[in-house]
Amino acid sequence: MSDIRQQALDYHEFPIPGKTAVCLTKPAETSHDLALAYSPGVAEPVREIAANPDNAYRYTNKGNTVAVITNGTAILGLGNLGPLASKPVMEGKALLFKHFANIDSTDIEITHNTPEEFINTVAAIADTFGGINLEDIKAPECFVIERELIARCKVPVFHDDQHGTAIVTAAGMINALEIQGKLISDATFVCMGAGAAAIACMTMLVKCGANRANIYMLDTKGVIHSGRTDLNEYKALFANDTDKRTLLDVIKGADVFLGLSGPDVIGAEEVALMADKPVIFACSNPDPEIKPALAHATRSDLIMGTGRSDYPNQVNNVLCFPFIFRGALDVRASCINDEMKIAAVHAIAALAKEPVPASVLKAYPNVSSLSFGPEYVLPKPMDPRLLPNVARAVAQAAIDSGVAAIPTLPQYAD
Ligand SMILES: O=C([O-])CC(=O)C(=O)O
Ligand SMILES: [Mg+2]
Repeated sequence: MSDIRQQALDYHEFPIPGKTAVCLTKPAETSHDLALAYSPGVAEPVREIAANPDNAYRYTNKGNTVAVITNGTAILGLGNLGPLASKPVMEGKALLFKHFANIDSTDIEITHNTPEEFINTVAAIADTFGGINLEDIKAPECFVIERELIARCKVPVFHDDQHGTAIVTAAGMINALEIQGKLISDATFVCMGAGAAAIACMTMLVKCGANRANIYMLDTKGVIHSGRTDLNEYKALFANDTDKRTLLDVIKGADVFLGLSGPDVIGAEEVALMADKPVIFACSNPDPEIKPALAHATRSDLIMGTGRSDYPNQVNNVLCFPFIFRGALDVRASCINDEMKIAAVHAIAALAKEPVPASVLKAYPNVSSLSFGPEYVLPKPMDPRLLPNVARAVAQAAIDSGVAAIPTLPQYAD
């Protein structure tokens, strides 16, 4: 572990600090180049955009640029460590946008006092970008922040920790339950955590067929039930009409444990109590709710996923956010709606059932084969087919649902 610590610090420090930089897409060698890039030539696109704002997509980098914006109040599973400390994560998201979907991305860390201040700041700069990816903003403020920004911004606004996580979780869950021979409509879910990702995941699973009465969500005070008077409006959506109160009460016979909380919150005792053929997605980053080795040592009939890249079944929003934005930008969608999100769920889930190309296997030297099954319920982030498959499905859904300004599907190289 200390080895990875030093490697990670060195990776970030050398050869130059940080993970991203700006590169130029036009020549700037001669005085003529400068006359075009800057004064006087630059005045021409200025006039064009002033006359018609859509020309910003034609003459600037707007259409391929996504801002990754945070206040650092819920950094991974590490907590509220402030805007500046979140910068490595936001640069990391920018790296992933660029590497996986060729989207140029800028990280923006905002210091603010009230949610209104944050909303006003983002709304004031939103026109600069083709899309806004909100990241690592704690609940419940993230809900009102996203809602207000969707209403005020002309470009898609997407809170990755809610919807990116929910889309990938739903895709993996649909596949894992299928492998375990269970119907999503019959499955009993225990969701540990009641923050942004938890509420979004369970909302998405309900849209994909889960039965709300079979969902037990827990916060730091235990089971969220209809007798509680301390629930915000978002948690209240998942108040179960039950007399079960504790994790032990609800884990008994549960088909699914979904962890979106913090490290090591369940142990062998809880895992042993789950139904036959359970599914455990322990998604707290970087340290899961239960270590895979412990879960597997406890029973052999489970399917296990985590948020990490160093175990099988990585349930991580990286499988979604680069590609959902690629599809949204390509047809200049005005928002990322439910139709687009559900199209992404099914495109990601379907890809896990396809034979895996050799190029993907090469990126994972420790695995000899990958095929649909308990150790492979989701495609790998390195899978080059994610880009065409997910972006195409999302772009098509945007067109079909009437939110695309460009009504034709781009050519995606398979
Ligand atoms: O960055 C990751 O690995 C996933 C994520 O968004 C988070 O945990 O907040
Ligand atoms: Mg995040």
